[in-house]
Amino acid sequence: MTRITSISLRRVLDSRGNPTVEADVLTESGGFGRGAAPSGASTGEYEAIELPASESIAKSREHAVPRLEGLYAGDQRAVDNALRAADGTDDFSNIGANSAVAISMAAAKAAADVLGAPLYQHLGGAFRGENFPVPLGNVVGGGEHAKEATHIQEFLAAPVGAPSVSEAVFANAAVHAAVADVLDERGVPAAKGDEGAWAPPISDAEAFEVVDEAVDRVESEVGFEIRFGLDMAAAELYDDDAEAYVYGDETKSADEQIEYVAGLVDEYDLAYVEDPLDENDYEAFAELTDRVGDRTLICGDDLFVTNVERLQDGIDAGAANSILIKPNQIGTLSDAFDAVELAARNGYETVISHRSGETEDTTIAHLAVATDAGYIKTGTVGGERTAKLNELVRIADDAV
Ligand SMILES: C=C(OP(=O)(O)O)C(=O)O
Ligand SMILES: [Mg+2]
Repeated sequence: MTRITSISLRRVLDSRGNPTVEADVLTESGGFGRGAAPSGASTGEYEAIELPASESIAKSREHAVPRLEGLYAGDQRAVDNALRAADGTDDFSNIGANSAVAISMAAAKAAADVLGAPLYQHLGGAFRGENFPVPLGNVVGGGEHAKEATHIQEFLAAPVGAPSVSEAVFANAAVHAAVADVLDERGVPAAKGDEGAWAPPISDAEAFEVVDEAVDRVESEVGFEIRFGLDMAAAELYDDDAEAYVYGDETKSADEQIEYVAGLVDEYDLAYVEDPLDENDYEAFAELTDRVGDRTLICGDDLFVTNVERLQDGIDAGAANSILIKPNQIGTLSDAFDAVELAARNGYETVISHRSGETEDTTIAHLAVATDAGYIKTGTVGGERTAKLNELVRIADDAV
């Protein structure tokens, strides 16, 4: 293992055109790693804090970089502990989780470079690389990712029967194209939202019909099972004062929301439902999981924020059966691994995820293979999304 000799930080563009942090890590033997922080729009209340990129960079240069130089790049825990010590808070509000995660990922890549191993193997060990996650592909979206579109944030194709990750990735792209055809046949114009999903000005009810139809068409073309799922991002729909979920002019109580989602799971045979309820309502999550958790994944994103304490609370309450893992929600790869391990020990499925604001960084593709995750959510089309999907295809082809 070689020591870190320098860390450079800079502002680069994310996919929304906002500044984000990119980190380069160099080691004494010439190992090089680069990582870039993504950025959320429908962020959970309990996420680690993202600072403005310039501020995060300035603070990290002052407090974190001097602690990190001289550490072994491959000792990920030491690197991530140093980031935490440099920050001194629980939520990275001092140096910013954006710089922290960029440095954490860059150090891992520098270590992999020194070893001459693919990143997934450095992170996951010699026996990883046989199993691949099912990609959940966002094909219709609204909420915080596209105004004037659906209330539900994401409708996600789930090619659960695909014989290979490559066929799964292409199936999702085909569903995305089929959605465009179905919308066109209905005379609905559609722009794209932040993640490249179609963002049509239609009701949620019509979006279910459109996605169902598109999935059916592609399923019969490819000959393997494709289902679909949702990210309801319900914390964004929940109005604390009204104590209700707000869908335009309509509202639903927590009980009505549970009833609604349980009905959708059965009507559309949903494979996956993320954040169906507010991020503070473990009890309602538990009730829904009790009702439908035997036939679909109930996944906590804003609920758990990749945080082992919140996940442990959820496990104790029976609140879900899967967790979304977003490294920038918690700030380091070590913390993200801890959440994956706690989930796995308790029979929770793991879903490694992008953010709505992304870069060309491909770390999450490697993280999904390294952790043997069942699923990855990283969009369907658009360069910052296909960067990860194509990396999965390359990993499967032994071409990384
Ligand atoms: C990817 C998501 O959106 P964001 O990055 O805006 O939180 C999500 O909610 O799962
Ligand atoms: Mg989500």
